[in-house]
Amino acid sequence: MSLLTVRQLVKRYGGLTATDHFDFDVQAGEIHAIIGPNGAGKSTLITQLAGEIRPDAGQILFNNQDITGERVEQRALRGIARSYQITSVFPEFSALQNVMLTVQAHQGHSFCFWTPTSRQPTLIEPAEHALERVGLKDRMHVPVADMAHGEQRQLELAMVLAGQPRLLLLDEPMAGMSQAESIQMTTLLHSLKGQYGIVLVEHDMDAVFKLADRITVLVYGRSIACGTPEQIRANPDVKAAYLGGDE
Ligand SMILES: Nc1ncnc2c1ncn2[C@@H]1O[C@H](COP(=O)(O)OP(=O)(O)OP(=O)(O)O)[C@@H](O)[C@H]1O
Repeated sequence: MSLLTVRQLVKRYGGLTATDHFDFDVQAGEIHAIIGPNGAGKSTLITQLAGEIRPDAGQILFNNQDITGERVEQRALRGIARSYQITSVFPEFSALQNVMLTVQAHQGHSFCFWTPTSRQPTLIEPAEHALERVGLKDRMHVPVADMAHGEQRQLELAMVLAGQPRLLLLDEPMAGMSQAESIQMTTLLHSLKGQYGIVLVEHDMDAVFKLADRITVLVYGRSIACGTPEQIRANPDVKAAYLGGDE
């Protein structure tokens, strides 16, 4: 069943069409990657899916319901979660405290940093669970400022998962990572496969080709191909436009 359906989406910036009659869908449990050269319109697309900017035309459906006009918070309530850069956390607080804040935001509970965490089980349990999912349970009491970049990106994912989403919008989760950190993140995302619909925008082609069930190739805001990693690798239009002749 289609979790997300995008029909003929258009976004213009003056004379530039950043999203050009774009069709796309994500099935439940599927990782659908979007790749394309710099400036192809990947970020513009993710921000429209998250509800941060409005398309000029077209439709976005979630579970067959039209959410095109809905704001970020309304989409979040439906279970659409975008990963944000780690700049939105409190660096002086621990990983656990940061994830607890996210849980609190979703549950609407009050939360005090000075109340012992043992007295806040409704926050601590889901937060610990999310940290465990991303392999950070042993590091949960470490202040975020003292964590490695790769760990901070894992934390970012834990904060997304803590909201119990159904669709994850992951915008360059490997950005700025070392090769070892990228491999670790790939393994982590692989472990989430089948449990969430995932839109993955990523420049790391090794990660994309390992993780994606399907790949859509975007060039000048337009989808030029959509298929399995094997189909995309073999597609002559994709080779010519993007991957290069030797891929
Ligand atoms: N707010 C804006 N105003 C005007 N033009 C914009 C705006 N945002 C994006 N663009 C333009 O839209 C096009 C698509 O940009 P976008 O950032 O979505 O591409 P991208 O594929 O995410 O690029 P990258 O891989 O470099 O992150 C580019 O030509 C960009 O200059």
